Amino acid sequence: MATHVGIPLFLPSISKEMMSSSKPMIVSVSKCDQTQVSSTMEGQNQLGMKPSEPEKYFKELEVAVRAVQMACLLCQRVQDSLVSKNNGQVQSKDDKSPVTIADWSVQATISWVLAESFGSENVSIIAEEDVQALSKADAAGLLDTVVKTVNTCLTEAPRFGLPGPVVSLGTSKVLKAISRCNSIGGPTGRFWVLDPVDGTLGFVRGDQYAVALALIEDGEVVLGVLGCPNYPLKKEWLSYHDSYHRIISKLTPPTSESWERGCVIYAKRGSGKTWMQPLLHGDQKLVWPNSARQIQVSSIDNPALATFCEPVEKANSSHSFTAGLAHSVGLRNQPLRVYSMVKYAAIARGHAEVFMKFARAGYKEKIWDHAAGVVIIQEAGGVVTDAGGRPLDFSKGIYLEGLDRGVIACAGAKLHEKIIGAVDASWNSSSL
Ligand SMILES: Nc1ncnc2c1ncn2[C@@H]1O[C@H](COP(=O)(O)OS(=O)(=O)O)[C@@H](OP(=O)(O)O)[C@H]1O
Ligand SMILES: [Mg+2]
Ligand SMILES: [Mg+2]
Ligand SMILES: [Mg+2]
Repeated sequence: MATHVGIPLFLPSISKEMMSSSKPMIVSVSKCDQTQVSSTMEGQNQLGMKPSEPEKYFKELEVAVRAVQMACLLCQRVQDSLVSKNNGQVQSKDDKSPVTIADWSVQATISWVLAESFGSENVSIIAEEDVQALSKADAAGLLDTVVKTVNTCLTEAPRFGLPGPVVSLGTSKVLKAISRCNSIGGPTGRFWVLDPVDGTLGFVRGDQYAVALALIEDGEVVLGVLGCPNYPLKKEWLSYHDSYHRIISKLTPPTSESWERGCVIYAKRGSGKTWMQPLLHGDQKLVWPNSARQIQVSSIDNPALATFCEPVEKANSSHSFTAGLAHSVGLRNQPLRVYSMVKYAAIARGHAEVFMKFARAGYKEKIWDHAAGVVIIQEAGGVVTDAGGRPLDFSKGIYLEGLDRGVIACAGAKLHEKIIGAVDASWNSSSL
């Protein structure tokens, strides 16, 4: 496993000129920096590409990683205030699922940063939230809080090497940034996919959640960035629920280093590498060089030693069906139930070996719940398919159309084959 400390990959700040260019950005580094790049990284940079190669998606990945880093900070502040002050800023959507000021604020912030960085005419985004609830007559207070949260976050843009607004964004700009994320996706062209807060239930419960951003081109996920602000220092802590916040503050010594909590994981399709960065803490500045290290899936292929993860909520995935599968393939460990795409992160980091999700019949999985996680696991050496063994299809709009029964992600092909076989053997007798 490689550890990259002090590798100059991204510019300390990106000029607007560079950002608005549609050509790949050629990064110039100092002579000293170049020496470091080649000696420390064996001729490859942090994106898994040779420094001299024209790096496709380099600029997109740089902006995406910075934006997700910044969004994680926004989320941490809102979660702290939700959990400690219990100030009731949780709304319920039509499908009864929760939504908070963090969901809208992250969507507005990332949408604004992408538009500012690449030019709004060049940016298509599919994202989970819309402005319906915020536009209601009785939602003025809520909208006001979202606008304030977005502006507080964007004030810190320079810290993350991102462009910030010259003057604070007004209400209409914030609403516009949210509502412009209305791309319909499809098989051709390029669009971003954003789940501003994945695992909102975990978020409001003070537990795990993720900020997930992916880039899709011609139906394929080409970049994935996953911010996991509560990813714990020790993998065992992933299984703590019930006031995770309280527990982590007791367990984490105040002197811990920056890897103590939270990470941003990212990968570029075809690079064969997945990377993890620490989150910024305190007043730290995201200045490259920064420390990022390569992560890989676990090498465990014996089901008896493997751990499988699945959604916390029974309503989101059948716990009884996965318990039967686990039994039949010989998975002996207790399931690791974790909110959000942190499950994908756990597989990519080698902290669990299997992820299974079998939603109730009729539920259609949305692309934003999977896109970033899929490429991150694949590039870390893992396998992700539907239960029929086919790749997830991101080319059919906002849903994973044609998904066969469920999603199965594994650290390796051997475990994957066993689970696919077990699904076939037990599906007909299941009530799904
Ligand atoms: N009924 C049902 N069935 C299946 N999936 C559903 C269902 N309802 C919601 N969702 C989507 O699940 C996302 C959260 O998935 P998780 O794996 O984190 O589930 S859980 O919260 O741990 O139970 C969650 O993402 P967020 O809305 O971003 O939190 C939803 O998109
Ligand atoms: Mg989600
Ligand atoms: Mg969400
Ligand atoms: Mg939601």
